[in-house]
Amino acid sequence: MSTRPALVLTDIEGTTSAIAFVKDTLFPFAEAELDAFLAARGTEPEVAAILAEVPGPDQAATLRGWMAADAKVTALKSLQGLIWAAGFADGRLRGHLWPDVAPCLRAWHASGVALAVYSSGSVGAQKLLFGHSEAGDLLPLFSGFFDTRIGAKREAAAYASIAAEAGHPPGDILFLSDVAEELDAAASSGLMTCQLVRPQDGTVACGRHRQAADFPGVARLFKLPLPPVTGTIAAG
Ligand SMILES: CSCCC(=O)C(=O)COP(=O)(O)O
Ligand SMILES: [Mg+2]
Repeated sequence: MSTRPALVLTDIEGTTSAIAFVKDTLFPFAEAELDAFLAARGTEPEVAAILAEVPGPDQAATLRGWMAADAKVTALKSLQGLIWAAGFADGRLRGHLWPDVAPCLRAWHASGVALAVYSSGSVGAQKLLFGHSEAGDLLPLFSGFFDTRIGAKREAAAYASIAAEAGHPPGDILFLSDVAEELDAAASSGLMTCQLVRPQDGTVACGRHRQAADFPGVARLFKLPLPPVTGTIAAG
């Protein structure tokens, strides 16, 4: 039987949000806006610092190559976050969340469980998605945001660093992800793990970790509260 975590650390793509939203909405948005963004803002210090990490005589081509390969390169992820910012600000983008996610996050936060995000998406992008989500502004629920600047998601050391920075023993942290290799790495550092196997995303259960089809399923496995039942009671 699992113990109740003090901190729930969640992945985004395939865990809180549809893989299709990231691949078919967010990534094409950044690709379409890339040239105009570089022309307009390429010399700004923040953007220039990111571009200094992008090799090649044709940096736009390098970035497009990384995009096509879905490479989890920190420079690309930082740039995508900056490009998405305009779309989230003017309403062209809104952060997708599976409908079961926000009610559980609210219930867990209300019960005193700390919440944090660990995604390949930049911290800036994570805040955009949860701040402009389909369920409203969820940023106040989270006490930590981590991206690949702390380490790659398939390396155990990243999870040890997150635990140290978050101030919780690894054994008190539950990591949620759809990707088996990320869960393997987290378990190697002593975190509790649960694979989100969402049929809508076509995720395949790896069999090496506890698994749930949604966040209420996670709650049942790890003694976390379930959200209050809403709806009307039919008159008798
Ligand atoms: C707004 S977060 C964008 C997600 C993203 O860029 C990505 O690569 C997804 O990675 P994850 O680690 O969340 O699976
Ligand atoms: Mg994922």
